[in-house]
Amino acid sequence: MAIAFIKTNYCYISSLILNQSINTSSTMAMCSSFCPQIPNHLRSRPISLSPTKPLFSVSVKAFSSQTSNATAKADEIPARVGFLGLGIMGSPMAQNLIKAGCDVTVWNRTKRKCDPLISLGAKYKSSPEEVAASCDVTFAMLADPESAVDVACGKQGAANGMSPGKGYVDISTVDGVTSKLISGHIKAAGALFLEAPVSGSKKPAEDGQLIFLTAGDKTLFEMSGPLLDIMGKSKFFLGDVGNGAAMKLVVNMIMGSMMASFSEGLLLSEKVGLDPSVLVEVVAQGAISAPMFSMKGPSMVQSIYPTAFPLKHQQKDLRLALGLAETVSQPTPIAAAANELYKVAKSHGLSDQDFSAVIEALKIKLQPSAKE
Ligand SMILES: NC(=O)C1=CN([C@@H]2O[C@H](COP(=O)(O)OP(=O)(O)OC[C@H]3O[C@@H](n4cnc5c(N)ncnc54)[C@H](OP(=O)(O)O)[C@@H]3O)[C@@H](O)[C@H]2O)C=CC1
Ligand SMILES: O=CC(=O)O
Repeated sequence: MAIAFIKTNYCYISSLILNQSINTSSTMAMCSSFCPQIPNHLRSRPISLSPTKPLFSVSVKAFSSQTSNATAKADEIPARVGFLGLGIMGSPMAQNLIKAGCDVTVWNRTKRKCDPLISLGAKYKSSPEEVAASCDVTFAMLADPESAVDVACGKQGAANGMSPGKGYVDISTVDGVTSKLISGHIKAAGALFLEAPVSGSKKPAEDGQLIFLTAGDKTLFEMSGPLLDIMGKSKFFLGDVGNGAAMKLVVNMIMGSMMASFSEGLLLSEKVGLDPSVLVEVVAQGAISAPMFSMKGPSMVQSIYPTAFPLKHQQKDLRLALGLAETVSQPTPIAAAANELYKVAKSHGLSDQDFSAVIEALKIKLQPSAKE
């Protein structure tokens, strides 16, 4: 039996949900009659229940475990949601918002990537500025610092469409300096800013299981909480802008080094006559087991790298993490070595492969020197 508590500005409902096959429409009807603040689009649209994501878990997580003394504003679910950047991550994240009944407006540099979302019910605007102007909260999921700045602060950028009462949530993985720059532009327009990079790749994005590493305006964290809960399984509020970016870069610095080290192990095992598939199994059962090794190991053994996290982004994150370490004189020799390996992989045309393709950089025969 699951118990869902739904809170809006003026009312709480506790609804006993006896099993996963709850009658969605009757529960929504009950909520609608007690809770006039539930936006119309959330009342009227059918919302599918998944075994891992009960319908009201959003409200439970957002309002009971994470919210303390939030302002009244924080209890409102933003009615109109913008989404900028529909790549590997942005597309499934926006899709989950649409499927949950949100009123979503999308934009992407390459317009055709908007089409599948438009057919699911999303609206389309032809610039980040127009999306921001027509939405309460706008999310951005862009490749790197340059594109994140361009989309937020450039000509027809989102900042031009911002005004008091609106919020901008940047989910892209960037460095703290970039995040602060974007924050400055958004706040100059009187709007709120939250950085919210995510840990978790393509599959967690599809499954709504991302981990949000947020920092910035607490009010926007509270306001956007129900939306973050649709797209993710947990969210951390880490304080001032820059802390979310830093946390993400530290996590991905560790991840990039782990993958490089795993690659060396796979190749060494093979060279000494062991079966690398058995190594994957052994690793999975011991103290160094990691979902990443179990998921990617079998395909790495077959030299197949279906892209979930592009190698070019992993190298970007290592580069930014090394820059962060530099600011505090923290030695990071392992990450520095890993970064070099990803650079080699990039120079051999592997940028758009999954980052597990870094193993290929270790297979490249070095040019014999003139003496040999
Ligand atoms: N993939 C993953 O597993 C994860 C990725 N991340 C991070 O999330 C972000 C997005 O990653 P992901 O979705 O994988 O990346 P993709 O490369 O698939 O998508 C990048 C997005 O950025 C857009 N973009 C790139 N350059 C520009 C530009 N100059 N102007 C406007 N838009 C631009 C692309 O538009 P277009 O379609 O036109 O190219 C696309 O929408 C990155 O910062 C990445 O590090 C974080 C966690 C996991
Ligand atoms: O940034 C990548 C991830 O898997 O997290």
